[in-house]
Amino acid sequence: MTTRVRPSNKRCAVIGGSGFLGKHLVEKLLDRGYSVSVFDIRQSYELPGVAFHLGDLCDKRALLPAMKDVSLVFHCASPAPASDDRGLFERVNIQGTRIVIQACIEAGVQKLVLTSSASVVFEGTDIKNGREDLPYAKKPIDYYTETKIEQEKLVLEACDKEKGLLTVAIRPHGIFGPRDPQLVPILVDAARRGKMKFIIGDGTNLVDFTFVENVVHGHILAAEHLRPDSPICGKPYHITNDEPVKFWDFMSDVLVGLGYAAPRYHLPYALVYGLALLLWLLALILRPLVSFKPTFTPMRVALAGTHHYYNCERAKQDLGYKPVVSLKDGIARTVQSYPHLRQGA
Ligand SMILES: NC(=O)C1=CN([C@@H]2O[C@H](COP(=O)(O)OP(=O)(O)OC[C@H]3O[C@@H](n4cnc5c(N)ncnc54)[C@H](OP(=O)(O)O)[C@@H]3O)[C@@H](O)[C@H]2O)C=CC1
Ligand SMILES: CC(C)=CCC[C@@H](C)[C@H]1CC[C@H]2C3=C(CC[C@]12C)[C@@]1(C)CCC(=O)C[C@@H]1CC3
Repeated sequence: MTTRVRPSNKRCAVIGGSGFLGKHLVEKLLDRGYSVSVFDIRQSYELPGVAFHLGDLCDKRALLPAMKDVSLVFHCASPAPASDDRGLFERVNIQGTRIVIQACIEAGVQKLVLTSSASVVFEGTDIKNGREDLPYAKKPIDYYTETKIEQEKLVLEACDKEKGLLTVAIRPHGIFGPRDPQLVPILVDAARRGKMKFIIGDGTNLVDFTFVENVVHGHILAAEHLRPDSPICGKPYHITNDEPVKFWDFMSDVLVGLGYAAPRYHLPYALVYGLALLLWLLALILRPLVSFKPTFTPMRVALAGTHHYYNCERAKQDLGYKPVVSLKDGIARTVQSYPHLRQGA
């Protein structure tokens, strides 16, 4: 007879735990007394109390050992949005998430917390104080977002009290903080190439940028509130800094903090969007002959020139969420953490 070990509710697995958000989440979970299995395609660090399992999440046999005796799984793995590889996004975010759900059921996991994205409702036009009940985007801005929508639906539909798997999705927006490999490095690269002189539009568009520790806090609150009788089962939750900021003020604060000049000259939004569209088409047509990746993609111009900020009242009410780090402190800590990206370094 085999005796099934009842998973301890302080044992969890983080799929994507080697990544930017994943590692911050792992560090906080350890602080809170959890023991953690990390499942990722790569190992980016070593920490006492963390067991690494390496593999592709599309491979259930590789995943299952990471879920052994685990009651709670965080799924925060995804290919980077910049890869723009439709096949890869579909394989990892859609088929892979189906496999993650099957593995959770087989391994007897009780709770699955997905890192989704607030962009699942964004179509490239203004969203002001958007709530979770906005419909999913019919025309998502890129393949990454298209597959994040399907991924979120799969995870929320898998919530089944009878089967014993409870699920919830966290929708962060514009995550930034120490060790982020995207936002600050892309910005500094653009500044070093002299491309950060211009403000797209009138510069008043408000956006959410969310400090990584607030996103981690939202995930852990969701996991700890996920019980069969709680209202959060099968629902998505916006997690933001709750301080929408002008996109260009945020960019300027980071640039000036790192010793670069803030953008000053305005360009009309429609003109830049049109140029970005032309460049994108040109890159598509010339792809068989030359490969180039424009800095100004239509998607980036839309992100830089429209309002996109979200209401996180539902997380406050159901999870007791409140940001733990203000935007000002988050920016200061982020800037300090990138000495190698400073002007002149
Ligand atoms: N950063 C942001 O602003 C936002 C992020 N999100 C979501 O948050 C989550 C975490 O994002 P972030 O930390 O920025 O991303 P990262 O790329 O830093 O982390 C993702 C991790 O998952 C790994 N991974 C990718 N594919 C697989 C696979 N097939 N099997 C196993 N592991 C895999 C990555 O490895 P490798 O690096 O080798 O690909 C990486 O270690 C993602 O789901 C993302 O969609 C949502 C909103 C905003
Ligand atoms: C809130 C949110 C979804 C943030 C996402 C982060 C990235 C999409 C941005 C990080 C750096 C940004 C950036 C631009 C667009 C959006 C980002 C990639 C530009 C390309 C916009 C046009 C410019 O003038 C240069 C910018 C460089 C930085």
